[in-house]
Amino acid sequence: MAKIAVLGAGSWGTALAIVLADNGHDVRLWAHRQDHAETMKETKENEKYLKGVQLPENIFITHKLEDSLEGIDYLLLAVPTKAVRDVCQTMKKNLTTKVPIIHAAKGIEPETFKRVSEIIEEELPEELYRSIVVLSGPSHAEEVGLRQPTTVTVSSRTLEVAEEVQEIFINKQFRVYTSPDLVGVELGGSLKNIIALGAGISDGLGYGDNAKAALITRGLAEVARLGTSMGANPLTFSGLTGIGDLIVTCTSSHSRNWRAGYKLGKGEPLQKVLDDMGMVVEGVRTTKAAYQLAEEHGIDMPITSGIYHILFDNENPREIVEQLMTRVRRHEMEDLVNILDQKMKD
Ligand SMILES: NC(=O)C1=CN([C@@H]2O[C@H](COP(=O)(O)OP(=O)(O)OC[C@H]3O[C@@H](n4cnc5c(N)ncnc54)[C@H](OP(=O)(O)O)[C@@H]3O)[C@@H](O)[C@H]2O)C=CC1
Ligand SMILES: O=C(CO)COP(=O)(O)O
Repeated sequence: MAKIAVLGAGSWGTALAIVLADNGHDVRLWAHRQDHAETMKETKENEKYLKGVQLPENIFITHKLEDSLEGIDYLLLAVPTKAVRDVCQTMKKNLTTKVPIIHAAKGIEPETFKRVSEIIEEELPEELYRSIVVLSGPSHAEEVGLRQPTTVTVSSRTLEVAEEVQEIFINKQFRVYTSPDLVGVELGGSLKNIIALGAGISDGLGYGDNAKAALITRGLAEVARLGTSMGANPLTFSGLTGIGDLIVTCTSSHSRNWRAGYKLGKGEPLQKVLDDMGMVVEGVRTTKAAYQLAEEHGIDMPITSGIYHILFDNENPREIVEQLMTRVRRHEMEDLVNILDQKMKD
């Protein structure tokens, strides 16, 4: 059995710590706030982030980073994207063994457009870790905590390490696949949050299932367009970390991105929505990153662009929907038509 540090005691860090503990591993869950760690120890529950789920005995809870990292075989980073740089900086001096770093964050940094594995690479010297692995897929912490059937994908530049990570997580409720497409797996999980905000807005406005299906389908098209231009394999977007995660996030009230969108659709201002949530809504920062990336590279992302204007320019969501519906008419498979046209010319 392995000794595994889980850094970040929010909903996802806690749910994944439970999966690892169920598999018999020695789990060290690190919360950066002492009071949070103490309360979890006392109540044997993470009341703030994963209410109603008892923490197994073999999860050691600490607020001391050095205690969580001592003698570990694997490190799981489960903090929001915004905190990844900070946590890497802090843990640098406490990493004594060279272990795989698994990350489970779903975001892109707005200022640099970096994916989380790139941020880790930038912050940690290569000699401090063995390989970086991303874990992503349709997986709400609330359901994972209740041991409900869930599937995810892990990806790393080294297949062997991805398979090791598959092995430590997999159990009969938590099925883990591997993928060689690190870029696609990271981007699918990050960009779907933008579309989930849109699905929530649409529901908040009172629109129905037709609009939701349109958002998911056309959303996937633009997510794949941007992702492919950033080096992802287009096929990855038809898998768990693409359409799979898009479906679960756009259709579930567990999703913080969907819930934030819903409130925006009901007319609440962004800052109030974020303050009331008390948990991370990754899609807001990722919308900024994707919008800027699309502008820079001339990639057509009308839904992302509309959501950007609702979030940051206070534009009226109903008017944005009208603009989307009255765009210039086009082929559904425009990219495919362009490829076929090109082939005919060749
Ligand atoms: N929840 C889910 O179902 C899933 C989430 N994810 C992804 O996992 C990542 C983490 O999300 P999630 O756990 O849901 O977020 P939550 O909002 O539930 O929790 C975030 C946790 O990170 C802690 N944190 C914030 N800043 C820092 C910091 N600088 N140093 C250390 N800890 C910090 C918070 O502590 P405190 O509040 O005490 O400051 C809190 O415990 C996100 O990228 C999310 O997209 C992926 C799949 C599923
Ligand atoms: O990524 C998730 C499920 O796969 C969680 O989504 P939210 O961050 O919107 O809650």
